Amino acid sequence: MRKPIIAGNWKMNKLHGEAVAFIEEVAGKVPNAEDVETVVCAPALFLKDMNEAAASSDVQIGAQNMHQEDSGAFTGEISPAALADLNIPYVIIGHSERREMFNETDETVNQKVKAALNHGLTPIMCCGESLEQKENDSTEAVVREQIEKGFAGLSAEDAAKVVVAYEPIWAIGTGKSSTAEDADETCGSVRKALADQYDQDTADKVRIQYGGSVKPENIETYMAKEHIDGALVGGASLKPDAFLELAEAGKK
Ligand SMILES: O=C(CO)COP(=O)(O)O
Repeated sequence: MRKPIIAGNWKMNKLHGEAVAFIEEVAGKVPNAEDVETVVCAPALFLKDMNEAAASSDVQIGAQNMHQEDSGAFTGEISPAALADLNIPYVIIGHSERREMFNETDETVNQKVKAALNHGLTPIMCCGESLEQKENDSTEAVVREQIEKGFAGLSAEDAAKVVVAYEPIWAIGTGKSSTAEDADETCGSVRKALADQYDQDTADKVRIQYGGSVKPENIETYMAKEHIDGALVGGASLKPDAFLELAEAGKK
């Protein structure tokens, strides 16, 4: 049985005080981590204080990106070692906004996934097709290639630790969510790609989230699906009440 995981991706929103106050507000209210994992992925500047506010509660903290190297001349970047040093458990890797706006490729995503695992961080590796690719009926091929390249060189043991977030680009921040049926079909394709790359047992261990205009009103339709183990939520994760509703609905 895969444990559901609901993660908020705040993107470039909130100020430090708001971020810490959010965690203080939800810390005692999120569901038991035995039933569903809840994660808030926030701007790097806030992570240390948010992690302290989350200590001994069931909410966990994640970064939204990191560099693949441990240290070096990479102005403005944050290392996996620095995140691990702060005991940050999760990191989003290869979000479509980073692929589109910050030149991330399947190769850098692969290096970052490996670096995260080497430092004991759990990567939430994003994949998903553009509107044009969807209209060309190439969703499955696009996602398969992202998975194959993103997981290249990972052992089965490491692969099983990765969380995959399937986020169709056309559904992000647009209010146009994928139907639960389509999302499940593509999450099933992700699992099939992993079964082909590894084996069914490994593929069955990987948790796959759907992301793209998920909100309290529609999350249950996704969670009811076979291959969907959680959600990666942008806009609707910014308010404590909505986040708590999403977390509750995450219990399968
Ligand atoms: O990009 C997303 C999460 O990573 C999805 O964002 P929205 O939930 O705002 O569509």
